[in-house]
Amino acid sequence: MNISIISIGKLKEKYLKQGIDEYLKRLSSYAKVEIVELPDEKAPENLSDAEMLMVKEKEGIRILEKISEDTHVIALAIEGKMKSSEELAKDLDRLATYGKSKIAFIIGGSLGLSKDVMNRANDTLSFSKMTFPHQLMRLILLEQVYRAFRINRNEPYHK
Ligand SMILES: C[S@@+](CC[C@H](N)C(=O)[O-])C[C@H]1O[C@@H](n2cnc3c(N)ncnc32)[C@H](O)[C@@H]1O
Repeated sequence: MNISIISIGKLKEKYLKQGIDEYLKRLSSYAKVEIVELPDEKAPENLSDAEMLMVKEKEGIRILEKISEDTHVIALAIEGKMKSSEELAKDLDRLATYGKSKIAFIIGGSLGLSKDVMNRANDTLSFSKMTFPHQLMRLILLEQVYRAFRINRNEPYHK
């Protein structure tokens, strides 16, 4: 399985980078996982609604350019679907069974994801009603993808 984590904005925090590298290493036994980091648009506090929309649209174009037609897209969004770890594991297992070998998880920038990206998504995923910074979201997502593979292989993992 080829998994892309497409993310707007740079990963700056060293402690998160270390955690992400650790999960990428652990995941390498189960899947080919790549991080696609895309530049964000400047989004100062005082943007109008139209300007905010423009920021999301510009970032959205960058995201969509990185997704091939045969990719199953899962958009991370606060208002997306909440799932248990076992449900996410089942989703990944089902996708593999149906020959969907390319999966992209999308993490938005500070203003979230554009309508076009949400429309392209085959599924959505919410990690709660709380807002997480995009850098931390990467680490949490990788841990859950790793957990999903462990669950699917009946391998032990921390409950
Ligand atoms: C700082 S958040 C953006 C917050 C923005 N105000 C919004 O409502 O989307 C950056 C990105 O992290 C991801 N994210 C943050 N919290 C999340 C959550 N609880 N569930 C799923 N994704 C989340 C989303 O992809 C979001 O676009």
